[in-house]
Amino acid sequence: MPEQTVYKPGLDGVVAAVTKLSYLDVDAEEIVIRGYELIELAEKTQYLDLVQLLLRGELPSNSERSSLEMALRTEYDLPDGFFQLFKQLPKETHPMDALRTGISALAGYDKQLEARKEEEISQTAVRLLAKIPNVVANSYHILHDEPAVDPKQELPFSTNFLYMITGQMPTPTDADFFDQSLMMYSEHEMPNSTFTARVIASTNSDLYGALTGAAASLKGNLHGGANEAVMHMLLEAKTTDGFRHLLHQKLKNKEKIMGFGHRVYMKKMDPRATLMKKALKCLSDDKQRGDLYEMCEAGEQLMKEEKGLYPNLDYYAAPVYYLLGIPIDLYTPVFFAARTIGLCAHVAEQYGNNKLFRPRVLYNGPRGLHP
Ligand SMILES: CC(=O)SCCNC(=O)CCNC(=O)[C@H](O)C(C)(C)COP(=O)(O)OP(=O)(O)OC[C@H]1O[C@@H](n2cnc3c(N)ncnc32)[C@H](O)[C@@H]1OP(=O)(O)O
Ligand SMILES: O=C([O-])CC(=O)C(=O)O
Repeated sequence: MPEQTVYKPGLDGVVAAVTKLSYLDVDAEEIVIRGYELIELAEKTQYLDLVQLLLRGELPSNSERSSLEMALRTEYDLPDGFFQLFKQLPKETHPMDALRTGISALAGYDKQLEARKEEEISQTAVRLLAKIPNVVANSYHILHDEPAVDPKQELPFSTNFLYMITGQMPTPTDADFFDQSLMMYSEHEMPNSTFTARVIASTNSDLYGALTGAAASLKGNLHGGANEAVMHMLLEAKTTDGFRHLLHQKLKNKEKIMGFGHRVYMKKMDPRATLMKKALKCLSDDKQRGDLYEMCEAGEQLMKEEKGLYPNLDYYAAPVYYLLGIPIDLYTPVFFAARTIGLCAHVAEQYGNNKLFRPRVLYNGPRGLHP
């Protein structure tokens, strides 16, 4: 290998792409999405505005938003007989694996599978964005021997998604906080799953393959799987004192505490976690679950004092999803559904300016052996 070769374990700090999509400016505490700041977007706009921004490069006018909403509604349904796939899976299948399988299976139905141009990828992205919530909600229902919940065309996108998950019509407040959580999860520069999708796309493979790989990446508890792990921890602890005790125990055993730390934010609070903390405060007041908010705050405080670590988005999204009545096994699939738009935008960008990813190694095995 040439002498100037740099090896960074985990590609820590390595730049892997040039992008117009998003950037984490840690010093300014800003998550930049095509020039806008994510938290401000979440306070002033809705998930579908962000979808249009990522997909088309600009925030939509009212008529563009309506057109997008219509385009999504006509694509909510899954192909005839699609649920058979989930009926054949073992009941123990994690919904994230069912989702990964579902995305892969949808490829066979897409007439534009070979599309690589931006406009065609945008159309495929709309189809995926519309269908993935249906896959998430109904793979779960089928695996749990529950009746499937048909999408309601007349509902706004995120209200319909939450409705399909719970089978209950969400209150406007719940629907708003769910929409905001989808915005928080929509796009985040170059996490492992986005890198995975870009690596797959760089071989000229299709969007479904890129997203299938990204789903496998996102499942891991060092990434998207952490939101489920956080909720299990909170439920195991039961009370604020119990949570403090559990965290102390885990730290003593040198375990990683799910929902804390981040490769890019490192020792700063994830701005998305701050917004979800506010959402949790409102929801816990609304649902008389101040105890849950208190537990989370105590955990945040303890981790700051003991480890100098701060919450990432998953830490506060988990209790928000709990209060919205979302089954814990669906927290990571919901994260993926929200991230679908970011992933599609990255894949489109990769196709538009492609260079095959093919790094090298520092070989430290033996040489000169003979059979
Ligand atoms: C929306 C998302 O996907 S955000 C990520 C969600 N993932 C989690 O919440 C899982 C828990 N967090 C972690 O495991 C890590 O913070 C990661 C994987 C997110 C980032 O990790 P990296 O940048 O690779 O840092 P790394 O894991 O090497 O940690 C650096 C140091 O901080 C410690 N540390 C980091 N996160 C944690 C944590 N959550 N709990 C305890 N210690 C931690 C490590 O033990 C390590 O300490 P050491 O140097 O004494 O060995
Ligand atoms: O950026 C990361 O590495 C992980 C993350 O927070 C995300 O994907 O939202």
